[in-house]
Amino acid sequence: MGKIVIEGGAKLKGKVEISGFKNAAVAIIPATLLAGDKCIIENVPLIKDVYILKEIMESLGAEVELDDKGIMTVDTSTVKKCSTPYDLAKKLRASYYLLGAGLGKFKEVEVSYPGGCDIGTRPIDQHIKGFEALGAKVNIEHGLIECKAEKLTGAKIYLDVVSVGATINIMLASVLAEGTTVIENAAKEPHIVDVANFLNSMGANIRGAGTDVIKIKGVKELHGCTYSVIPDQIEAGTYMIAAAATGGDVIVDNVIPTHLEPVTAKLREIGAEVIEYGDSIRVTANKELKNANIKTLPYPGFPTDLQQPMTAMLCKANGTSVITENIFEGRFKYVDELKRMGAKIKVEGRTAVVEGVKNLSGAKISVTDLRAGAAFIIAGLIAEGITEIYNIYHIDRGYEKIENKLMNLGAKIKRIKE
Ligand SMILES: CC(=O)N[C@H]1[C@@H](OP(=O)(O)OP(=O)(O)OC[C@H]2O[C@@H](n3ccc(=O)[nH]c3=O)[C@H](O)[C@@H]2O)O[C@H](CO)[C@@H](O)[C@@H]1O
Ligand SMILES: C=C(OP(=O)(O)O)C(=O)O
Repeated sequence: MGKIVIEGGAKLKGKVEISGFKNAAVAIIPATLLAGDKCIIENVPLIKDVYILKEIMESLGAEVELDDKGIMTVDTSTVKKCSTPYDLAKKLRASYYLLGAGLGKFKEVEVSYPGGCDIGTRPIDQHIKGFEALGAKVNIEHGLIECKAEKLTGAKIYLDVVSVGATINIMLASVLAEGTTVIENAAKEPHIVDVANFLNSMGANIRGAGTDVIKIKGVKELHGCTYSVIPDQIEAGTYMIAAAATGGDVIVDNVIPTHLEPVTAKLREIGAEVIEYGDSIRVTANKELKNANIKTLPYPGFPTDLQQPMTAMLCKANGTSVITENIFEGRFKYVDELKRMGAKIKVEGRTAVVEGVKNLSGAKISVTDLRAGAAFIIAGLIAEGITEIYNIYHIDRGYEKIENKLMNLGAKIKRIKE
């Protein structure tokens, strides 16, 4: 699997191109099942989660091609049923989108319990509540989730918690249902809007995505389309934080600045300069960074996925920061590894108190989940000496060519294959 080795101290400078959004692409790829036709998806990130989904789609009988520019062609006209094996489904959380897409298309679906980052419990009760409201029977046995329906009928579904996964899964299950489905207390994340736009490009009738009430008028059938995935706001945020943390000057290119407003606001608060252009953002930091308090919240709040990179940066800021994780109770597991580098962090329940230190020192550390990996890379970039990062498959799940992009910005980073 190899390791990533970083010699800390370089200030990042230059321009970095952001890839397509992982968390949108991993829903859009399963959504192609609904078309039963050929879809061309552009700006697909070249990451492990996408490669696994390609394998899953092929195992279902789809014809899938992915080129090195991120153009994926998926022909699902050859798929007759949706049954996903354990060994593939367990590799990523997003395999649960096959439930919504498979149920919507075939009225019958079977998917092994999904995997994904170990950041606390990741229940799917709201997804199931939605499927049942549409008329499906859901059976969970021996780690297998099975959903079946004679017929799917539109319904009004109020989500008890704001869930990105449940909002998307209910959209997928209801686009071909009879009548209108209304999702209330829906999540508003940019990936919800992207998936809705993709489904509408296939002929669906979804209105209100991006607000907390989404209306889906069922249509008889969908068709293939060409669609381009939005830029990855979390990858962009990671490079923005890395730029500020290293005292650098970086243009983060191919982004939608409004998606990054919570990050931009925090970076300005801690003393970085952030300038927004049409589709790029420049982050400059040339003075000592200040402490900040962060509370993760559903969009447009501060994203949970950037809590870990932000915490890594605040380890060296001047003063004490308080980080509150409101989405995933287990998203502080990585903190112990940061402590090995000299970070002063105290975790109590959902809160981490980070006391800024003068320096972090390079160490051997092991990645616990995807964004912890990004946090460790940032810690390695600002630490004195050499940091060796192990268990890097987590990073490859969600960041395209991360060491190349950082190297181009002047980081002393390399991947050593073992
Ligand atoms: C709101 C939020 O920030 N969602 C993030 C979450 O999406 P993801 O889709 O993984 O998680 P959800 O948005 O579904 O979960 C949000 C919250 O709702 C709870 N929950 C969820 C579903 C359910 O059926 N029952 C239930 O109780 C979860 O435990 C969590 O506390 O992780 C993704 C990957 O890190 C991020 O891209 C999303 O932005
Ligand atoms: C936790 C994440 O990924 P996943 O939900 O796919 O595990 C993430 O994108 O930060």
